[in-house]
This record gives sequence, C-alpha cells and structure tokens, in this order.
Amino acid sequence: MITCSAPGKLFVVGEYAVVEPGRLAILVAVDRRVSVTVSPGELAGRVAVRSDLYSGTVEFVRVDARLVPCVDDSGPAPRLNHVVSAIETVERLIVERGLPVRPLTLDITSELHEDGTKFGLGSSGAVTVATISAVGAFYGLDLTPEQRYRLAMLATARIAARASGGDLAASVWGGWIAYSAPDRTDILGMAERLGIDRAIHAEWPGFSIKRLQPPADLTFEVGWTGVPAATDTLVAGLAERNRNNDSFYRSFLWRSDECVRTCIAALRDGENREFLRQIRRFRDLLQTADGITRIGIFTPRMTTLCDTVEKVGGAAKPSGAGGGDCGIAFLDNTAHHQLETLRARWRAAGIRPLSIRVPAVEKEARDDDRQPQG
Ligand SMILES: Nc1ncnc2c1ncn2[C@@H]1O[C@H](COP(=O)(O)OP(=O)(O)OP(=O)(O)O)[C@@H](O)[C@H]1O
Ligand SMILES: C[C@@](O)(CCOP(=O)(O)O)CC(=O)O
Repeated sequence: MITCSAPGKLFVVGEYAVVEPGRLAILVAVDRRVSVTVSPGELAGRVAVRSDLYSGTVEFVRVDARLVPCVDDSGPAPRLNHVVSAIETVERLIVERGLPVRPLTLDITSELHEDGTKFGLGSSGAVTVATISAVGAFYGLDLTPEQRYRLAMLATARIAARASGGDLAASVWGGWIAYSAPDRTDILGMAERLGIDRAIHAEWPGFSIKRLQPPADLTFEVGWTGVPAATDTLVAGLAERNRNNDSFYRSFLWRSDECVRTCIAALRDGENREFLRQIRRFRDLLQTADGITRIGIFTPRMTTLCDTVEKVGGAAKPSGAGGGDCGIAFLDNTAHHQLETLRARWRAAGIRPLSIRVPAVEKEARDDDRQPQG
C-alpha cells in the first residue's frame, strides 16, 4: 500500500494571463493537502476509487487503455475525471515500458473542501498530482518532480484544455514559485505521436519553473467568499478575446507579465513596498479586464474583501479566477492590530478568514530544482 499527498495552491499574481504559453504567474503551495492511497485491487482488470468527496466506491474497468465506469444505478456518477485521467496517463507510461497494469484500489481524502464545497485552493491540481505520485510509486516508477509535473500536465490537458497547470506546479514544487505553461495542444500532440515516455522527456517550449524567496516581513491572509466559482467558464470569457486578436487582451498579457516580473524582482531584492504596489496593480488590471469583459471576477463580496484590506493598510486581490472562491491579502507582519480588525470586518461582511500558511520548502526539495528554460 502506498500513500502520497500533494498540497493545494494560491495564485499570488499572473492568473488568466498564465493560460497563454510562456506567460508568467507567481503561486504558492499551502498547508492543506489531498492524500491518495493506492492498494492492490481485488478484481482483475478493475480499478476502484473511493473519495471522501463522494459517497460509495466507483468501479472502473480497463478498456483500450481507458477506465470506463462499471454500470452503477445508484445515481449520477461522481466527477472523478481528474483522478481517472491521472491513472490512465501513468498506466499508458507503464504499458509503453512493457510492464503489466494491475488491479488497483484508490482512497482519496481532501483538506481542500468543507462539506463537499471547494475553497478554490486547487483541489483538482492537488488530487491529480497526488494520484500521479501514488499510482507511479505503486508501479515502482521513480519519478522526479519534473516528471510528476509533466505527467500531471498531460493528464490535465486531456480533460481541461485551457488549464495552465499552475496549480500542478505549485503542488509538485511547493513554496513560492514563478511558473509559465507549455502549449497544451503541442504537448498532447507530442504524447499522441511519440508516446508518454518521450513526451515527458522532450523540450516543452513555454514551460518554466523557478523557485522564489518568500517576502520577509510580510504576512498573508486568505479570505473565502463562501461561494465556489467555476474557473473554466470565467477563463473562457477572457480567453475568447484572444481568438479575436483583441488589442485589449494583448495589452492585458503584456501588463500582466510586466507586473509579475516586477514582483519577482521585488521578492529578490526584499522590496516589500514595491511588492505591495504590484499586488494592487494586478488587482487594478483584473478589475479593468472584468469591466471590459463583464465575466464577473469581482463579485460584491470580493470587492469588499479587497477594499477592507486597503483600509487597514494592506494590499489584496482575488486569487485565481475570482467570481467567488478566495482573495489573498498581504500586510506588514507587525500589523497585529490591523490584522485583527481585518478579520473582524471580513467576518461581519460574510467573508471567512482561512488559517493558511505556506510551509517552508525542505533543502532536499530545493536541491531537486530545475532552472527555467530559455
Ligand atoms: N478529493 C477529491 N476526490 C476526487 N476528485 C477530486 C477531489 N478533489 C478535487 N477533485 C476533482 O477536482 C474537481 C474540482 O476542480 P475545480 O477546479 O472545480 O476546483 P479546485 O481545483 O478546488 O478549485 P480552483 O480551480 O478554483 O482552485 C472535482 O470536480 C473533482 O473532479
Ligand atoms: C484563471 C486561471 O489563471 C487561474 C484559475 O485559478 P483557480 O483555479 O480559480 O484558483 C486559470 C488557470 O491558470 O488555469
């Protein structure tokens, strides 16, 4: 039996733009995780999945390298597509290497939901990475962090073509990272033409990952609006502009990149004031984009969440797609009184402060780091 876990994430800056290959975002991994335990299954050719998100066990049968749910008349099948795609991707690699697939049972538990409602902390990314790690380890694969990210990216791209994979990168590498995504159509094409094994060892133009120093003397606070958001619909709303080669969208991408790069430099140089300025700038950028596209990044509660932080001297913005989910705030870490005031005002406005931290990355993991391409 093998258990692996993977953390959830928060976007610091760069969301939306990061869906375009090569565009940077900053993310952090949080101290809440999804765990996946893989044990030998009982029936040949079968995979059984149990998740604390859904009741009961879902049985799958392998048909042509795909997992097809066995008929279950107990109600609509739970949404296990991220888990299934992760298992299928690892098993394609196993088959390519001439190894036998085996009956499996997966048990999944999540700290990224409460009573079945997501907080917007990247549960889909965390469950994908934890499944890749656990199934890979069960089959005896010795996967490096980058190979786990690449398998997770391929598994995700098959079912969510727009997803940047920033959540996957944060989940794999942990800590503070700067990330840019590969072209997902390209890498899926590569996997089809060359197979999974060669695709995960090939050059992925656009992909980069770099570890960042956390800001010293700043604390961050996360507020949950209490409303889960549908990321894909929101992303489609903005990405639509790209298809039309819209001049607003081009300037959005350019401004986002400039903001993320300035944040990276501010973190490197310990320039907290500049970092806070860029957080505000990115909020403005998202607000302008929302005003033009009317996709609904800023709900009234999200606006209150951010405004309340400004009033106590900090800087805040939505984290991720917005439309609900979480906002992220940065404040001077000596501002204890302001922090208490902020939490009280958030609660009064129906915003729940979440106690979330970014765990420090162990030296061993830091030594595994790769540098950005290009
Ligand atoms: N514990 C789990 N067990 C099985 N599947 C899970 C689990 N957690 C997440 N998932 C999968 O991820 C999907 C949720 O993805 P979604 O993008 O809506 O939320 P999220 O990743 O938590 O939030 P966000 O994208 O806003 O960060 C679920 O529908 C399910 O397919
Ligand atoms: C809008 C986007 O950049 C971030 C979405 O973040 P979240 O899943 O809502 O936390 C989409 C993506 O990166 O795939």
